[in-house]
This record gives sequence, C-alpha cells and structure tokens, in this order.
Amino acid sequence: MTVHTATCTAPVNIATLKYWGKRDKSLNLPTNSSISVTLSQDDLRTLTSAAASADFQEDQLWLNGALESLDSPRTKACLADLRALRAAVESADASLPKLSQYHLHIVSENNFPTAAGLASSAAGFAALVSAIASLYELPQDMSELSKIARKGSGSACRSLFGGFVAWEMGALEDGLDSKAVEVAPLAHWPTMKAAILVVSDDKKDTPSTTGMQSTVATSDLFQHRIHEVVPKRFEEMKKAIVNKDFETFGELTMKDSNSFHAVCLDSYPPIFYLNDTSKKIIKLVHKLNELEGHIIAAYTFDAGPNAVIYYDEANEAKVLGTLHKYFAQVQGWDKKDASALNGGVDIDGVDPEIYKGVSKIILTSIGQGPQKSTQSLINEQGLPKN
Ligand SMILES: Nc1ncnc2c1ncn2[C@@H]1O[C@H](COP(=O)(O)OP(=O)(O)OP(=O)(O)O)[C@@H](O)[C@H]1O
Ligand SMILES: C[C@@](O)(CCOP(=O)(O)OP(=O)(O)O)CC(=O)O
Repeated sequence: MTVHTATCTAPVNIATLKYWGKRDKSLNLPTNSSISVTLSQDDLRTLTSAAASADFQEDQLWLNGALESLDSPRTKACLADLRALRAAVESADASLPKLSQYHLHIVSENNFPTAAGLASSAAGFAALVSAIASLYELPQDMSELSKIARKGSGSACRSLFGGFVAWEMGALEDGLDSKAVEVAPLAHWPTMKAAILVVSDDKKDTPSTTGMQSTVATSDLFQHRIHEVVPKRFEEMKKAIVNKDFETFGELTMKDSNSFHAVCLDSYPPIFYLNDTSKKIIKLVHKLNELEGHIIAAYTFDAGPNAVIYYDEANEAKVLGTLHKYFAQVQGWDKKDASALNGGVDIDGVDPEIYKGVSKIILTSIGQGPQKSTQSLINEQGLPKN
C-alpha cells in the first residue's frame, strides 16, 4: 500500500488587539482587524501528520490519541479548499498522483491542554492546513493558506506566521481579502517574552463563536469599539511594533484586552470571562508599572480567565521576580535559576493567597511560524503510531 505523508508543527498565537465579532459566521469573516504575537513552539505547539492513500476508506482525524469527528462544517471547508488547490496542481501536471481524490488520515497532538482557553484551535487548524498543504506540495504562500485556516477558526489564520502578525479584516463578501500578514518577524524583536498564568484549564463557559454572536447582536458599546477604537489602535499598534516601543505596545495591549472584556460585559445577557484571580493579576501588573514609573509588563486575557503577560527580556528580573514573589508555589518555574528570580518588588495590597487561583505558570517567548517536521505520527499503514 502506498501512503503519502507529511508532518508540520504550528504555534499558538495570543492577540494583543482582539478579534471579537463576525460579519459572516460560515466564512469566519471578522468585524475588525486584529494583531497577535506568535508564541514559541518550544513550549506550546501542535504537531500534525497528514496522509493520503488510495486505500483509505474515509477521512479520519485522531486528536491527542482519540478519534475526533471530521463532520464539522469548518473542518470540511478547510479540507475542500485544500483539495481544490491540489486538484489544480494535478491538472497542470498529469504525472502527479491524484492525492486530491484520496481520503486523508490526520493525526495530531497538542502538547498543552485542548479547548482550555490556550488557543488550541488556532494552533490546531494552522497545523492541519500546513501539514496538508505540505503533503499536497501546494505553491500557495502563507497569506493564501491563512484564508483556509481562517475558515477552521478565525484566530488560526494568524498562526501561519511567526513574530508579530496582523489579520486584515478585508471588505469582500467572499473573504478573499481577509487574511493574515506579517507585521514583523521574530528576528525584529526577539526579546519579547510571555508569562502565562493558567488560572483555569477547564473548558470555557461561553464558546468564542457563541459569545461573539451575542455581542454583535446586543452590545451598543461594540459598535463604538469596531468603528472608533480598533481602526486607530490597529495602526498605532503596528507602529509600536515596528518601533519596538514596548510602552506604547503594552498600553495598547492592556487597553484592548479591557475593551474586549467590556463589550463582553455589555452583551445581553452579559458574558464573564475574567474571574477574581484575573482581576487581581490586572491590579498587580498596574501597580508594578506604577512603581517603575513606566510600562514594563502588559496583560491580556482571551475568552477565559488565563492571563498572558508580555514583557521585554530587559525587564525580566523585575517582571518575573515580582511574579515569583506572589506565585512561587505554582509549578512552572523550573526552567529559571533562583538567581534570575530575586529581582522582584513588593507591591502593596496584593492578596498573599493570590497564587491559590493559579494552577501553573508557562514561561515562554515569541516564536516562529509553522515548521515542517520529520517526526511523523503516522505509520506505514497510514494509522496513528501510538
Ligand atoms: N490539533 C488539533 N487539530 C485539529 N483540531 C484541533 C486541534 N486542537 C484543537 N482543535 C479543535 O479546536 C477545538 C477547541 O477550540 P476552542 O476554541 O474550544 O478552544 P481553544 O482554542 O483551546 O480556546 P480559545 O479559542 O479560547 O483560545 C477542539 O475541540 C478541536 O475541534
Ligand atoms: C478572544 C479571542 O481569542 C477570540 C478568538 O476566537 P476564535 O478564533 O477561537 O473564534 P472562531 O473564529 O469562532 O473559531 C481573540 C483573538 O484571538 O483575537
């Protein structure tokens, strides 16, 4: 039996200017442009192998060791687009195997919790699209492929690039101009770091799609956000990234997280993603920045209570040192020497039991986009190795 395979990894991205709201639900077309930082795959990544064979009976996906349905319209849309591009390649060269007509076996592993507010769907769809595009030897560039990943999950389109990434919302009804582009590569600002305080790795209450639909339908504040706030912020944040201006980048990042959670609260009925621990972390970061006299740390929260805190390596002693003072008991510090963690400052009014609301800290940094891998998860029969 002949089995064609390819394997790719893809990263998680965490938005600093949030995507929240769809103008087209089936194509995942957003109501505003967004910006994100791609995180290092050393800490958070999806590894996906894709195989095609004339002997396969049906399309199948194994996610983290269990068979997962491929019936969702989102996954079907991604597979249909990729097959259409492969069919075009095959019609231009009759000597190529007709992979577009074969069923696919896809095996994927996330090295972090799935569906827990850590952007697994972003890394997952970016890896799925990258692995199949590699299997099909597609000529399309990353921006083109990002339009396919977008149909899987909006935020996934940004995981096709490393470094700093913008998702341009586009204006066309068919979504052909709604794609991810690179704002700056990893090498432009490699000292950007992220500390993720995992407040909960439970499945979230209100799924992003449902939450967005409710916000678009019911929040008045949302109209102000998408028309007045985000367009200006989008340009300002890109400029701050190009200038490596952490103060401006950090301020815009925090304000945008707050704006996103404000429109969630303004939805009817309201949507709550932050919990008491999240709010205590927000206060801690503001007090740290006040003590320093300028912004050295910036928080952002997605559709859940987990905090992502961005900082520049130049301020690592102070930022991580301070977090260590309050969260020393949580797991995840082992990759840092104790000597690197004693530069923290005391902050008035922080609940000494704040650490009880946090299960672990993930210390990571900015990273690269999808990578080809030789570590196949599929055996010669086209089935999962484990
Ligand atoms: N490696 C993967 N390959 C394919 N699909 C995946 C993969 N990982 C996750 N997914 C899909 O994404 C879904 C989880 O998306 P969901 O939006 O609920 O959580 P999340 O992305 O972890 O959180 P958030 O969007 O709040 O950051 C999974 O149920 C699965 O359908
Ligand atoms: C708060 C966010 O993380 C929302 C992400 O939403 P998704 O990309 O998960 O939504 P779907 O398009 O419905 O799959 C903000 C962001 O990542 O920009």
